[in-house]
Amino acid sequence: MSALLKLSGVQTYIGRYHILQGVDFDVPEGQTTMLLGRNGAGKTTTLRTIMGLWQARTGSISLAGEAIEKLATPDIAQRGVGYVPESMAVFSDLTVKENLVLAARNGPLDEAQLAWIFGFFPALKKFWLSRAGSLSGGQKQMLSIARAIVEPRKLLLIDEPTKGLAPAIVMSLIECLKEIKRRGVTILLVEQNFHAARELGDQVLVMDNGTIVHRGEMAALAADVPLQERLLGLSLEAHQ
Ligand SMILES: Nc1ncnc2c1ncn2[C@@H]1O[C@H](COP(=O)(O)OP(=O)(O)OP(=O)(O)O)[C@@H](O)[C@H]1O
Repeated sequence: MSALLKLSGVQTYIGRYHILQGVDFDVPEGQTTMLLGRNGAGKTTTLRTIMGLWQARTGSISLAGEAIEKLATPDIAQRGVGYVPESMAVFSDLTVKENLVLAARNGPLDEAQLAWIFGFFPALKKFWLSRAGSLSGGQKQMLSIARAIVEPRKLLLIDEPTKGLAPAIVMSLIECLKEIKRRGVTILLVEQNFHAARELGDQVLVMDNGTIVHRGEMAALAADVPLQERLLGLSLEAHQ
């Protein structure tokens, strides 16, 4: 399967801190790749570097074979990359509708875009004219993802979408993300919830200390408890 996204030797500094210390990986087209790792491993910095929010000092990043490491965020978005940051990207004082309209580059949403969004997130239809600030945490997360896919996307980068959500909401979010993948969107997903990672991931990358220390099939890592313990410090409770 061909790589939609490819990082080679990516090094990122934040101020004087050397955070990404040579990151190499491929994200295969049409699959969901999980980016796992302990706190502070460099997962968010990796997504932000792909989006051009931090500039890689060395190394290359390519999307469908085209170098993007020197592009600014809007240019990367224009090439079909959506980004859902860890702090949900919604405007609390605006309605659900206004949040989505603002996210659409080409003016008002047409019927096809509305059908596409409601197909994933039917709850948003019910709250269409409600202020985003009045939504629950799970509904806000869905709106945040909906904003990222309101335009057609090849690749979606999502940072810890299940963080702080109740188990039932996590389940429905997992179903939404599976549906997004079924519709042909490639996903790179940072996740701390191993259950969600196991449900969603085709491939897995594990980071530690600013580099990739493991890459492989998610199913293989899910079946190897000692490896999870070693790479992620997961205890048996994570599997219950
Ligand atoms: N703005 C910043 N200024 C200085 N250091 C930063 C900044 N942002 C991140 N870092 C540092 O970079 C390292 C990697 O952080 P990053 O947020 O990428 O890790 P992470 O794997 O996403 O962690 P978590 O799972 O806790 O979100 C950490 O040591 C962090 O303290």
